[in-house]
Amino acid sequence: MDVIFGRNKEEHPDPIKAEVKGELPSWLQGILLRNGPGMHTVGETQYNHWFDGLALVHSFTFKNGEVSYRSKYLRSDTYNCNIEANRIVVSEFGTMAYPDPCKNIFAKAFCYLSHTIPEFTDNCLINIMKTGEDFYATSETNFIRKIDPLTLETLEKVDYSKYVTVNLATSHPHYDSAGNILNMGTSIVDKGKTKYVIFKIPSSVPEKEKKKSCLKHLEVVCSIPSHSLLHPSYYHSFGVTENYIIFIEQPFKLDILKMATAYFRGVNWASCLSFHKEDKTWIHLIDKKTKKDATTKIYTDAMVLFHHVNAYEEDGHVVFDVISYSDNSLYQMFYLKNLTEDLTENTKLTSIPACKRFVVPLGFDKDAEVGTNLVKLPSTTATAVKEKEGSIYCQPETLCEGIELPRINYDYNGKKYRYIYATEVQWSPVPTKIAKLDVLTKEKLSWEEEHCWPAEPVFVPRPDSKDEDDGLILSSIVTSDPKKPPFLLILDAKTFMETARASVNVDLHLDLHGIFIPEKDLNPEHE
Ligand SMILES: CC1=C(/C=C/C(C)=C/C=C/C(C)=C/C=O)C(C)(C)CCC1
Ligand SMILES: [Fe+2]
Repeated sequence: MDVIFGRNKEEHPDPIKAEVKGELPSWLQGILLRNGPGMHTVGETQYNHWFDGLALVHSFTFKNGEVSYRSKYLRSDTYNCNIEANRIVVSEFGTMAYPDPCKNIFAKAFCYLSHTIPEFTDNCLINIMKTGEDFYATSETNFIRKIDPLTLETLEKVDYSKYVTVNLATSHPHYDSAGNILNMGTSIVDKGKTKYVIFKIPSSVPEKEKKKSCLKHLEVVCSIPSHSLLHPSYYHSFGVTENYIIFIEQPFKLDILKMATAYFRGVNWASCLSFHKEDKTWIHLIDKKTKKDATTKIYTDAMVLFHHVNAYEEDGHVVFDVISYSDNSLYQMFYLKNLTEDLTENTKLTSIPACKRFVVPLGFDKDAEVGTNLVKLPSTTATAVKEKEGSIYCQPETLCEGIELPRINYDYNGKKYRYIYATEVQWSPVPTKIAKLDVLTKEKLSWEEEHCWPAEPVFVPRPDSKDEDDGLILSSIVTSDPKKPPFLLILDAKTFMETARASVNVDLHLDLHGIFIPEKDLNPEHE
């Protein structure tokens, strides 16, 4: 198992032609660009957690029925400092490291309480974000790194905090149909306040500023005060509908005082995060027009969630689907010491990922009696009960268990939708199947093959498609049998039958997230 999770992967910056079996449709032209950890050992030092690994960006390029593969380590300051020192000198989520005394890029890592927040890593290993014609590797700190989507070369380091006061930001932004970005981040103890800030990055810049980055035109939409100054919630994504932004303030929280002293105490960032199972999970519904949060207090039981699947409005309700857990065992499971020998023994999740549907009424009869279920949608068993002080207590409907890394046809983002594509996981971190869930009928189609570990499935719509599931699913498959080369799997999203596969003889890494860039979106200047 060590081989798959913790072993350093080689980069392949020059394109490698894949061997294609099956027929690739001629309209599939573009790049599947993905990100994830590829190196967990530097010199004699090792990261503790799988989420700490140095970002290895990789791509599958589809051109005229052929597929080629490339990969390249993100040349972040973190990567460069580590490689130069031949040891880990920059702290990551699960590993506290001590800077090389000769180098001072990260020397600020021991700021004092007055500026509580340390200089974070720019090892952007989680996702890829598109702003206008630019592409960035992203993580959850204030840094993102521009990359060239064709050569995978690392370009400038961008500090979100130069444009908006945030110390952290999600790596799951939303895009509207024009490509404008909506994202959110946390501003910690700034001017005596801790808040969640929602911001917009336009998809284009005024003509006269053509060479400038869209980030320069970032605008704050609104902010939501944190329930607690020193314990803001951790969040990995958020939801949007046509008129609302959904932010879940979960009782999985950062402890700012612990973070401020972590460096001196020699403990990692992960130890500054804790799940308060006795607390509530607050549901914030922000009206995009008024930029105000709902006046009613809306909550559900304690839970931990990373991924929102989708959300929409229906007959005066906001419906949102998430993958949630009943504790934070997911983060625990990804410690490399647990991912080595007996994987199934060490990595039993104490809570299984469950796809849950929440429904919140938008307007309701103010005279409704306490105890009334305010959800009037016949299609769901989710409830929202009016309570004594006028607050609303929500209980979800479970749509399905054992799925993670959800994706949808993005044309349906924020709209009523029917299909979720995801990896299937049971009680261990190893995904063994790709699933398609019909949220209407709860029927599930799946793809699996012996020794195959699929990555997050990405949906690519067929041009001019009418049906939501008319398109292809792309998923890179790592194999646990050394005799079987890894491949990119292409499934017909409707039937879940294999359309083609493109095998590459490389040591493919397990990754996290990515995007498909249709050829028309690739800047011709890059070509
Ligand atoms: C370095 C660092 C962080 C990194 C978090 C990471 C890297 C999270 C990855 C999460 C994933 C991949 C979840 C998948 O579902 C924090 C905690 C934001 C804050 C402190 C500094
Ligand atoms: Fe994620």
